[in-house]
Amino acid sequence: MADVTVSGIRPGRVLLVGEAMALFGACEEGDLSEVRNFAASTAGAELNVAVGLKRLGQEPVYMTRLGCDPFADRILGFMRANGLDSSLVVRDGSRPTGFMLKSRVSHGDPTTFYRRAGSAASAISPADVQALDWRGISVLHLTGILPPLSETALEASYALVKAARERGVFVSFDPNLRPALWPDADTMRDTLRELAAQADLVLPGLAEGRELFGAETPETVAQAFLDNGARAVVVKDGPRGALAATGSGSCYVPGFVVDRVVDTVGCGDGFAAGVLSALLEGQDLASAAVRGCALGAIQTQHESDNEGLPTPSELKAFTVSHPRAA
Ligand SMILES: O=C(O)C(=O)C[C@H](O)[C@H](O)CO
Repeated sequence: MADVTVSGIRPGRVLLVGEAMALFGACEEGDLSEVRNFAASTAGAELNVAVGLKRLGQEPVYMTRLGCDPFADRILGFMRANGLDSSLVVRDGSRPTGFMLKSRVSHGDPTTFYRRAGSAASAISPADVQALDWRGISVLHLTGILPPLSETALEASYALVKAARERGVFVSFDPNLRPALWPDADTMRDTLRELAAQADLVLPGLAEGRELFGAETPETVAQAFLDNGARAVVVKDGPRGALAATGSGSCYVPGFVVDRVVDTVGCGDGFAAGVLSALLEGQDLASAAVRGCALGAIQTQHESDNEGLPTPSELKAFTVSHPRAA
């Protein structure tokens, strides 16, 4: 097997900063404007990754800003229920907590609608980064959702990467494209390419590679991110699997076969939690990619963005009972 070892990741805690939202998932299929019943839960890419890490035995550090409203109380209750420390959650009574709607579909990706402009999380700023205590943190996991939330959130994203690199903290980056949050496609592409260039590890999907670099295959997407400056890349290739690549080689790992996909939202976050937890346990990048595929596949079996994320025994039960893609 090609050498796909990633160096520079020390044991320690993963820092995540981002927006948590109330999520209303449609209970029946149909246009969001016509659905009558919604089930409430909690969303947010960085929070999803934090939950995934926690369930697998890691101690993530999660920072966000919430309003003083029932959505915020729901999110805090969810964090408590999942054993996540909320001491870095700042309450801001002058701004609302964001929320989103998600449609129910029997195939393809659900439609999402966001109400998050001017939210408490959009006020995340470099001052929040300055206030962070980096002791014990060995990984920063950043997504492409924080930067477009506001000017201050964009500055905070750059400040996070800078602070991490100055401290020798491993930087993991998931492009997580949210075109609706950006002023235009060029700004989105330029900013995300710049942030990805500073990452030790990038976790793009195939479509994100196409959007950011015009690359079409897992191999060309991985090469584009490596040429752009990343030290390692794991390209998510949907149910087929993932390609783990560094400057010294690459390895394609097949995904897990599931009977029926229920909901694709949150799979990428599960994937990130799988990869990072495995790397923190000392596994190589290819084995970490296999765990990423497993968590991604498990997430497709659940409507919630994070409730299906497995404990170690649930993960083991899944991997031994599901065949791998050909
Ligand atoms: O944070 C967002 O933009 C969301 O869409 C919330 C979701 O839980 C998350 O992103 C899924 O990856």
